[in-house]
Amino acid sequence: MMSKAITIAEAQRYDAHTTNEIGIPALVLMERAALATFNNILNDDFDLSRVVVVAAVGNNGGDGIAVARLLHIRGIDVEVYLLGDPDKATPQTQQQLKIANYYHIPFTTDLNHVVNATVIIDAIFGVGLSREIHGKFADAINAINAADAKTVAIDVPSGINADTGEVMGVAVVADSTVTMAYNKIGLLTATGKRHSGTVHVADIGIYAQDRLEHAR
Ligand SMILES: NC(=O)C1=CN([C@@H]2O[C@H](COP(=O)(O)OP(=O)(O)OC[C@H]3O[C@@H](n4cnc5c(N)ncnc54)[C@H](O)[C@@H]3O)[C@@H](O)[C@H]2O)[C@@H](O)CC1
Ligand SMILES: [K+]
Repeated sequence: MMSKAITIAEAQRYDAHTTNEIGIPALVLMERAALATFNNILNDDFDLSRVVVVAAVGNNGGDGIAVARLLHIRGIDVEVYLLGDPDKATPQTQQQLKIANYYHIPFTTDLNHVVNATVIIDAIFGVGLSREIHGKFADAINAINAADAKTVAIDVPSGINADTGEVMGVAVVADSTVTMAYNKIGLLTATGKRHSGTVHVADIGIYAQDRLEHAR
């Protein structure tokens, strides 16, 4: 299997090419990212009795809120712990919030629910992390790390700089990470590896070159 790791700039460039030049809508990519994460969670040997998705309002959060919806529809007990101002959410994440509202997916503001979860989905920051983490974002990451739960990070363990592997103040220590399209170079450093756990690279339809391969 080809293994390639990319930078944040490359991830952003390939994403933009796929949506702007090729024309695959961002919400389609988000749904594929969510389905890949959902399938990973179902296929792993997890206790799904209390799942909490910790999401911020960027597209990483949107991926997580979509995962919450897929789990909820499947009858799994899932709550969302939302960080940040929903009015500042990306258009895709606003749409995910609207869909979650339609399904009456429970939202919690109680960090104890994070600490007492059996599975935590980390959807706080992906490749958009741009500064040191403080305040309620840091509190949530500390709660995730204090929990006994299995933790699955979406794209990048939140707090890890996907280019350097550096901890931006505080970072999620995940059991596994479902990273989109390609691995990220920061996840290959010693610190990056320690925080990402087992890395699964998910094909969500984003490629460095337009991929045309015959099915085998
Ligand atoms: N763009 C695309 O085509 C796709 C993106 N996807 C997901 O989207 C992610 C990237 O989304 P975004 O670019 O929206 O970025 P993120 O969701 O990673 O984070 C950006 C948000 O976090 C805030 N932020 C950054 N550092 C912060 C800090 N230290 N404290 C508080 N807030 C902070 C930013 O202001 C912004 O609101 C990927 O990692 C992936 O999970 C997937 O949905 C697949 C497709
Ligand atoms: K994340």
